[in-house]
Amino acid sequence: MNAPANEPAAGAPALAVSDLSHAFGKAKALDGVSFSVPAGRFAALLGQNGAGKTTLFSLITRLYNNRSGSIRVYGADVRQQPSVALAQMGVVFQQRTLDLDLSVVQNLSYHAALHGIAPGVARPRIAEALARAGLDDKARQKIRTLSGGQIRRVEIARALIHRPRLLLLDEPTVGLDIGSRQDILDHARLLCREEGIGLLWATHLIDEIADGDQVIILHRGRVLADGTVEDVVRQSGADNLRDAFTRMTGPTGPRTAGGGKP
Ligand SMILES: Nc1ncnc2c1ncn2[C@@H]1O[C@H](COP(=O)(O)OP(=O)(O)OP(=O)(O)O)[C@@H](O)[C@H]1O
Repeated sequence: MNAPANEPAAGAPALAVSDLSHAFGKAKALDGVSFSVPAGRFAALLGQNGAGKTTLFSLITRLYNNRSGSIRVYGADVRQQPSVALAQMGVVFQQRTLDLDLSVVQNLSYHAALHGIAPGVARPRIAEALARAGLDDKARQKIRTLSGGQIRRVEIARALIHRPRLLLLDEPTVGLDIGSRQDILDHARLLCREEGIGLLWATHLIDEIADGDQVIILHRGRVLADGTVEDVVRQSGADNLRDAFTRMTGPTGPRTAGGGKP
């Protein structure tokens, strides 16, 4: 059922993807993908390189137009109600997109202005977002003076300025050391727990997924499993998620944080 023109539907999942396919020429990148992420849930989209994770993100965020299936954000279809759906969505893309020569605050203010948020409203929101990200003391620093982990935290803070209730992160820990990766993961899980945000975390690193998380295994454009880690492991008959993933996808994956094979 569609939501009224300007409001997301109450009680609908944060994200509902149904029978979504996408091809580049004759090559199918996504093939009948369906899953949903409830509000307040940390959901990991686990897949090897080329599984289709970025293509899926591009469709959800409308960089690409979905020609088949449907994508709903709190009930709002991204094709039929794009402004309602996009207003609920914050995104951290795989490629960094901050202006390196602007300060942290300038980057966040620019994003707020793009979303039509008045400066008087944006200022306290930015201060709050930076405090939550542990970056208040970096507010006036140029982005290029920050560490990789701090830059990622600024990107997450930026993605939250317009108060979205669905957060999408495409391999956000690429290039970060173990401590920074864990900080970002902890921060993301806190946002789900305390703010009720539904979160989709794309990764090829199995050790970023914890017991209790929802995991969606994407392989060659298809969803091979979707459920809690415990359910997916049990259904596969394996001992742990790493083995379950290998059974489903073959001996080439998954990767560990150090880039090695299991
Ligand atoms: N613009 C494009 N043109 C043609 N083929 C593409 C394009 N983008 C992606 N593909 C192909 O679609 C498939 C899925 O790619 P995608 O980038 O979505 O995977 P991914 O899971 O995000 O991988 P990675 O972890 O390497 O980013 C791959 O076979 C890829 O080569």
